[in-house]
Amino acid sequence: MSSAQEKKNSKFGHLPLSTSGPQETALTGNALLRTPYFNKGSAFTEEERDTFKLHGLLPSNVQTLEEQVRRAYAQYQSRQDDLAKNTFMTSMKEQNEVLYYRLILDHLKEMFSIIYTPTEGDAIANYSRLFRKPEGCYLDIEHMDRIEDDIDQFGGKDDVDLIVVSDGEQILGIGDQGVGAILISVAKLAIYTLCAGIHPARTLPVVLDCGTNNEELLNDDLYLGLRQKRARGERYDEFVDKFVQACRKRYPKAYIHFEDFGLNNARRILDKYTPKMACFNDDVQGTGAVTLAAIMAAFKEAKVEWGDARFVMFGSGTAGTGIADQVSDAIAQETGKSKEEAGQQIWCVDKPGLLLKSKKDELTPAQIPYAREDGDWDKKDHSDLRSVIKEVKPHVLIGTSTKPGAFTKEVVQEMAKHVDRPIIFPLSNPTRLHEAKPQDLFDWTDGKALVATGSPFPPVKHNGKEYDISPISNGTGSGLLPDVTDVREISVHIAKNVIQQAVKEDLAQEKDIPTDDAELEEWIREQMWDAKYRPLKLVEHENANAFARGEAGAASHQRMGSFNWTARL
Ligand SMILES: NC(=O)c1ccc[n+]([C@@H]2O[C@H](COP(=O)([O-])OP(=O)(O)OC[C@H]3O[C@@H](n4cnc5c(N)ncnc54)[C@H](O)[C@@H]3O)[C@@H](O)[C@H]2O)c1
Ligand SMILES: O=C(O)C[C@H](O)C(=O)O
Ligand SMILES: [Mn+2]
Repeated sequence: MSSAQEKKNSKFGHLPLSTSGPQETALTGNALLRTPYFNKGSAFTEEERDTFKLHGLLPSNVQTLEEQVRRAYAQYQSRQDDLAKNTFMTSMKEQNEVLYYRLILDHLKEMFSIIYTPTEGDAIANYSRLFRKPEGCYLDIEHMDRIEDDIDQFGGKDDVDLIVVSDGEQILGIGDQGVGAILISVAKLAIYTLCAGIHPARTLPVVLDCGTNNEELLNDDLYLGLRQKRARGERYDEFVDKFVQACRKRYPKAYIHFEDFGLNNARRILDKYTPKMACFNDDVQGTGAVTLAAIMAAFKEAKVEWGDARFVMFGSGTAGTGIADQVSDAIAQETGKSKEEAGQQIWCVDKPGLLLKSKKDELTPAQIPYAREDGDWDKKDHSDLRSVIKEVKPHVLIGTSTKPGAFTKEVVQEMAKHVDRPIIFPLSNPTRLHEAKPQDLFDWTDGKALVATGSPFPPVKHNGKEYDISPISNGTGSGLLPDVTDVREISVHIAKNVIQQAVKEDLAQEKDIPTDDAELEEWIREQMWDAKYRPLKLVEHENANAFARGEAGAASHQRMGSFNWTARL
């Protein structure tokens, strides 16, 4: 969209990410139908069928988006199992992006677990078997020197706002999935579009294929990634750095989201790049932020004060220490304690039991601040979770261990002996790896537990009543967290607060940001991409014919014809 177009369509004048107004394309006929960002299928109007030479390529009846959603939903429902539904949705996305997002937005609660955890985990584990069409950017460590060229196909320097990248080493709780990790980047970006209105054609999913240590994949003839052991050390760091520098050069405004890196790399990479650029690790920071929000909600219900609260983290890896850091920040902020003092309210447990200072050499840098003095535990058993719970008497127990069933009846009832409302969050994904099932937590505590989970669970029943369980993952929620159906308005609210804080700290890069609350909200809403058809405008281009035949340089890529791409033509 040209900036003149943006101006005309926005009451606020120039908006950098305006999503309103006609979309320009040079594509016609089959090339247009095969471009998911523009394709409207049976919803192309008569005028568009004239302009874009679509007569003869479509049945004559013109349908509405609502009618298309009805048909697509019936097709979706007819799929036998969750993985088949996930595959159906993937092919829907390859055909018609607006319809894909509209269908999900209209059935958000039902479809979240299909397009995301837990079913997306199965799709990733079966990536090389289910593969039909590539999506996103595949970079491999054997070809580091062409990274810049490889990522150059996705638009001009102002065309990409958000990059999600994974090296596939710790996908959800299912470990090393090699090149299949591209699907976690794709799924996270779909969540950004659904929940926050991030423009789908301004995002870039990436996998960094560094090999895999997953023997099953290495022995699978159909495996699509590099068939070699994972690279480590300097070579790995060089690969990540080349990728980051290439992104900075080609898409200087893009924000990089790191996802599902392994324990020894996730925090290290985040710490390395945070001072230099806009980046984020979801497992460290996203998990920390959403878990903290659920803890705040639970504290209100349980009437726990920050100054007295005690926390046990079970599984102190990337997510566990990420949560611990945000919790200690919150304690420090609420009580005026130093961060070190605040950390004393958190007990971290991992495979060998409670983290102790004497084992410093075996701890990760992120675990060290939480290691306890050995002397304090000389006479107390700290080798298993139940013993630690007995001594610490925590208000909050969080599981990010990937150890299913670790929160046993004994552990939970020990906790319930010491606090009125045990706050228990089994967060390990996918569902089968959860440390406990919500229904058990209710049954074992006579309905007193306050529960949030990593993947969605059905409501639990207690004394004839039903209680929703909050899934703690990006943007989803009910029970302790707001309902997922309200997620876009919540995003507006969060964006408003972030913008206002940026303005206060003199960090805002945009000028003319509305100062009035309601105007600012409207300004944000206007920039959120919504799943609706926009008018299409044919633009002339000398390469249009070659483009339509798939001969133009970038046309080999599936993102061809997105509004970014045509803007480059
Ligand atoms: N719900 C969410 O929002 C969310 C977000 C991020 C991660 N997670 C889940 O958390 C889990 C961990 O992810 P991660 O990225 O932190 O992985 P990670 O590998 O970085 O950390 C896992 C930690 O658990 C420890 N652990 C393994 N087995 C254990 C056992 N038997 N007892 C105690 N500790 C044990 C490991 O030593 C490691 O320190 C995954 O299942 C992931 O899906 C959930
Ligand atoms: O945050 C989530 O929704 C999932 C998480 O990133 C995970 O790795 O399990
Ligand atoms: Mn993750």
